[in-house]
Amino acid sequence: MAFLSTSEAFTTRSQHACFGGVQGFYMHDSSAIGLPMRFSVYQPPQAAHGSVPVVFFLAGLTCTDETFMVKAGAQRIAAELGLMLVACDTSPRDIELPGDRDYWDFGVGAGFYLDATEQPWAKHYRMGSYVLELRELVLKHFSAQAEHVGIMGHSMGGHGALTIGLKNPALFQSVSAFAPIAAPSDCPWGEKAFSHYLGDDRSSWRAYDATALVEDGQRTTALLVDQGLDDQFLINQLHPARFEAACLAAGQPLTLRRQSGYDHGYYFISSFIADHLHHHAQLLR
Ligand SMILES: N[C@@H](CCC(=O)N[C@@H](CS)C(=O)NCC(=O)O)C(=O)O
Repeated sequence: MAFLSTSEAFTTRSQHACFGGVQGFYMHDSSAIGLPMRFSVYQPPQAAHGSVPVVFFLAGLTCTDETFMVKAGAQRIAAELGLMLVACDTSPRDIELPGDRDYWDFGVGAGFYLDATEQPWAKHYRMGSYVLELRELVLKHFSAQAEHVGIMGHSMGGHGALTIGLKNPALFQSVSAFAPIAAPSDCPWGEKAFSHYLGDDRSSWRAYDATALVEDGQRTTALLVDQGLDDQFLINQLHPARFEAACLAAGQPLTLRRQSGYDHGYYFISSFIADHLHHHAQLLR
């Protein structure tokens, strides 16, 4: 492997040759979180010869920095397109807070890509700032192009990708999502997370709600969203039609594809990951 990554900024957990590139798993001390955090990077073969565009993936509830790299089948296409892929964890893990392991949809594995303001979460549950910190780290220590950065995600991570993308169009030039929690202020997952992390004042939730952000004037590049129609969470949790209506009313370009027969899991993601990576490669070119 010609371009193993080592740096004082992070420690290497493991690196593996993969489609001519390198799949790596790393750990670093995060200043945003105040704890060690794990992340993973796929470097395509082209990164051995110069810097390449990079796409961040934010995973969903119960996932880790490894889930996407193991299950989505993204590396073969990323190697063809010359895209670097980065995945972060879904919450802090190196601390125990009261109640942080009582539910699979709140606390550990469920950081919701926001900066908590309520106790006991406010000190470490700062995944919104963390994504931007990891972006900086990757741009500094890997062969990635600062002006060609995309963001995508699944479910809770789709919510993260849409909200972070909408709020930071200068930092992320391409955005897409699989089955995003598209109106979290109005679904059980979002209401549980936001009331605990952000408090009861719903006006503070709008900064972390993709539909509300579009209603409030945030804009980004043309969006691609895929949604499986046999998704077990579609009716109660995801609300893509509300996001679609907000984008239509606001003139925010969105391609929302309703995929017949697909559920919420990684077989859905692996079926359409090529389309998403092509979407990013086209916008980042
Ligand atoms: N643990 C939950 C499911 C959680 C879940 O579906 N998580 C999604 C993200 S929201 C996921 O991608 N899980 C990991 C996987 O499918 O490998 C359950 O038992 O119903």
